Amino acid sequence: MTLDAFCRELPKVELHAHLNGSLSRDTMLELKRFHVDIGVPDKTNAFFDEFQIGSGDMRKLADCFQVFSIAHTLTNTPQALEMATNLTLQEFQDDGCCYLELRTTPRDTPHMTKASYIETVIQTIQKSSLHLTMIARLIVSINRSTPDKEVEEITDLAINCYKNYPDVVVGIEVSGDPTIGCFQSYIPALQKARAAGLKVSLHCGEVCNPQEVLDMLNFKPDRIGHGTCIHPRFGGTDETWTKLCELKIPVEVCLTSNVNTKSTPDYESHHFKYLTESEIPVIICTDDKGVFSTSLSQEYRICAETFNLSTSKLARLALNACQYIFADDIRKTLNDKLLNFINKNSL
Ligand SMILES: CNc1ncnc2c1ncn2[C@@H]1O[C@H](COP(=O)(O)O)[C@@H](O)[C@H]1O
Ligand SMILES: [Zn+2]
Repeated sequence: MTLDAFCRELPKVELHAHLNGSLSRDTMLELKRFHVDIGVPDKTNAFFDEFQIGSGDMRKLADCFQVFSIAHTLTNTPQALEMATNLTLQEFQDDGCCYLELRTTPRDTPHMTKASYIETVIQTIQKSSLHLTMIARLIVSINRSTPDKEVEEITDLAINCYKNYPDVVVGIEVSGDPTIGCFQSYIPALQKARAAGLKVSLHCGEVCNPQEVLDMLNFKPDRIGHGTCIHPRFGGTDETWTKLCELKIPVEVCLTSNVNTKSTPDYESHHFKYLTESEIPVIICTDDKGVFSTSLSQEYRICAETFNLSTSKLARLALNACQYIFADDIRKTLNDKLLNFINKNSL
């Protein structure tokens, strides 16, 4: 079996995927057709080339945040959002994903409130269990450019949804342009969410900001995203790195995202190797598979090729990821699934 085929066949766990960044070319075309059908003016000509920054002309992280508005124009009605969620779930399953924690930022549109936005995604995930074998859960995102008052509103919404749909909503996370906002201001909201039972993930160290990295690590999130600028070689300090090594907070590693946004110079020098050498748990994830034209199986393959990992090691990465999922009730099922695969293939 080729490495490519192995990576697709391996049952994988995706823990860091933003809904609107995950829309594939096919999904966007489908949504575009749907928008024309329902008479929404099509302002997204050439939308796709703009959206996908994966190949050729790579841009910086700062440019990346502008492209999400393209996806947002295509998911601004409940019907389109449902379609986008359904198609994206199906794509993750088709790529061999057996468990997905999808994340998205509730937003008001001319056709939806934040509450109806999040209800739509939740109900679509709930219904997906009828036709998908992949298990999906939801993490509610807070965007760093959200005003303080709305941060409170989104947190309360997340807590409410967690109470009403404990079978779907599992966590809360902070993402968005890391140069905007200040982590300290989100702490009261995150503490409230954590006290209510939600797990917390933070985009941490996507840009160089050692004080914020320390504040985030001291909050002891259940997982962090990226963790790029924590090692001194990438703009962290001895203190930030020592702290992460002490706490061993699992890191959602997004190789292609980091390389394409130039947060990391190239795959070879990615901090994946520093994390694994220091026995910090890593989970291979996609971040925005649409924007970066990637897939979870492709991220596993790139990881294997770059760091010379055997198929047995790859399978163990997928197995370890089960330990860090937010849905405690699913862990054993997933673990057994991965162990079965490992035994069946004598890995
Ligand atoms: C590339 N690295 C990244 N760093 C930080 N935040 C990111 C991100 N990629 C995506 N997002 C966050 O996800 C939103 C889009 O999905 P949703 O509308 O929530 O489904 C973006 O607006 C941004 O807030
Ligand atoms: Zn992200």
